[in-house]
Amino acid sequence: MTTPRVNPNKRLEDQGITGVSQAHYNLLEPALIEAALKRGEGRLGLGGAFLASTGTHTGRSPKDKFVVRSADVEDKIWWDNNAPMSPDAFDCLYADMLEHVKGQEVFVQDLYGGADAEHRLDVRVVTELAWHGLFIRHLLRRPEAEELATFDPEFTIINCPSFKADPARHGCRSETVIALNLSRKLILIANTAYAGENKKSVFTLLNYLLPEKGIMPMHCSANHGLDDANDTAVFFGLSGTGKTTLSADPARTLIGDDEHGWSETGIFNFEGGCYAKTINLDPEAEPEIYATTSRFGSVVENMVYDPDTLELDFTDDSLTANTRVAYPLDAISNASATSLGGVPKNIIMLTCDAFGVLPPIARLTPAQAMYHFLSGFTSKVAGTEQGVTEPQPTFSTCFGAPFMPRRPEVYGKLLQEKIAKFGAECWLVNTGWTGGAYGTGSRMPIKATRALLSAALDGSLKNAEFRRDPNFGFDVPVAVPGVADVLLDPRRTWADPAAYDHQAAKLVAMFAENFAQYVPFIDDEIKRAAIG
Ligand SMILES: Nc1ncnc2c1ncn2[C@@H]1O[C@H](COP(=O)(O)OP(=O)(O)O)[C@@H](O)[C@H]1O
Ligand SMILES: C=C(OP(=O)(O)O)C(=O)O
Ligand SMILES: [Mn+2]
Repeated sequence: MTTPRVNPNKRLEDQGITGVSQAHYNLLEPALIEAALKRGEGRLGLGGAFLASTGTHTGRSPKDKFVVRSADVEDKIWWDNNAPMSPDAFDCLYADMLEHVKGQEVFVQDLYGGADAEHRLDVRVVTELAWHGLFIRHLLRRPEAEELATFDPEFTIINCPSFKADPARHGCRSETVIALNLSRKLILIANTAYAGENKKSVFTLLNYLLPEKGIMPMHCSANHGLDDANDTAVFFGLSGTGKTTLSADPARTLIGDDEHGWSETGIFNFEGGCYAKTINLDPEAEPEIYATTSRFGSVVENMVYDPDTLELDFTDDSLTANTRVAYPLDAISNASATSLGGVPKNIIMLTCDAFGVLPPIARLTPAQAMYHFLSGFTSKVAGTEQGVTEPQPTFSTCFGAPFMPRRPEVYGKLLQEKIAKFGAECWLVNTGWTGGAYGTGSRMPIKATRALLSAALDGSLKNAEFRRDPNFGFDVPVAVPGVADVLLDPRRTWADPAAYDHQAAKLVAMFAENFAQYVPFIDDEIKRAAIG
């Protein structure tokens, strides 16, 4: 006899979700693909990848994300950054969504977030789309088959792209809604089929839950030295800064590309898969990510393809610049089997500076690292958020403000304590523009960024000669093997150095203006590291 693939006491009706025509519990990849094809959700691509398009929503909808303002979370949430929803409005939304799924087929995946068994969070993801079930099966982590019979989800996510919310009735902003109810342990997602909402809502949840356990949740990718899990590096960065690209380094073991926790013993991936951008993906520079786009079960999202040959067009951004592929970590040959790493030896803070002002790498003191972590300066790139069509400068605290339910100081203090205790080296890496701002200059060559990172991670960069940057106060190497010297000094890459100085002064003023909000919460050392 085979063991049941769902806990017989935790069927949907036990959770109050009744009347669906069929609930498919924990289908495996082939069955999810079969179902998705039968339902006309997309096409089977080359190599057995699933090709999906999401219609209007091809990126996250941060403005439509809400946290339910109930008494028990009132003091814990950073309300300036998280739009509140009343418990009554949420209850109404929940009731209406449950009514909506009556008579429908739904797909249920029981999964968890957190590779560290001690800190894992069991979640049930109920989706209207079979391919969303496939996506989240890749992105989260899978319990052993025999664990399913006793699986007891702590949180439940219900995702219905065909449900349209009503702002008047549901207290939201548009027909699209992502509502987190931390007291009822429910997340509701409606009127968007962008798959990234599923994974980023679990991330938001972990960002809420883990600080109380002394764990630092991080919007970062991570890798470690081949055969050396103690040589761990983490790469913080908002969307588009290079977390996924730069962590996939053939010379290192990949731990994960987006979300990790830092406990007393080391770091752990929250996820079990990756979600890579495919726009202009270069098969020579990124052979492994490229190969996943024609791999059985991969989810290819919003890529344009030839309807006859199914050949993918990597250059076509007509649906969105945010074209993606989702795959499990084991699709990458040098991925870690455990998704664990030691405490970080190097902390890289990635920024994509579209002003072309910041140097491609700078060494940060712990106080400067805190300053940049709280500031979170970068440019949003086209596509990952609805409505962003060209680089847009932003200060996204903790390099992930849209996913941070608590106040920045909470994460800042955790990181500060961990850096002080374990003594990581910190670096700021600009993967954005060089030779001028966006429009004039060009994006930093990936080769140069990789060479700089290799030098930082193998320790050789420590021996380089450094100059103190007059605008930002951090130390910048003067020469690094494999990188043209001129690149290391952005002022020299601009045709007009005076224009550089002008833009740098403007950026310094932006940093200072933004940082004022954190001054009441920080110690003197960080105040001294402040810019401007
Ligand atoms: N110097 C660079 N470093 C990293 N990525 C770069 C660089 N130049 C261009 N890119 C491009 O920028 C994008 C970075 O995206 P990605 O790695 O998915 O970031 P994230 O995972 O942080 O969202 C990729 O499309 C990559 O090809
Ligand atoms: C999935 C996302 O993450 P990233 O772009 O950081 O890879 C996203 O922001 O929608
Ligand atoms: Mn990524």
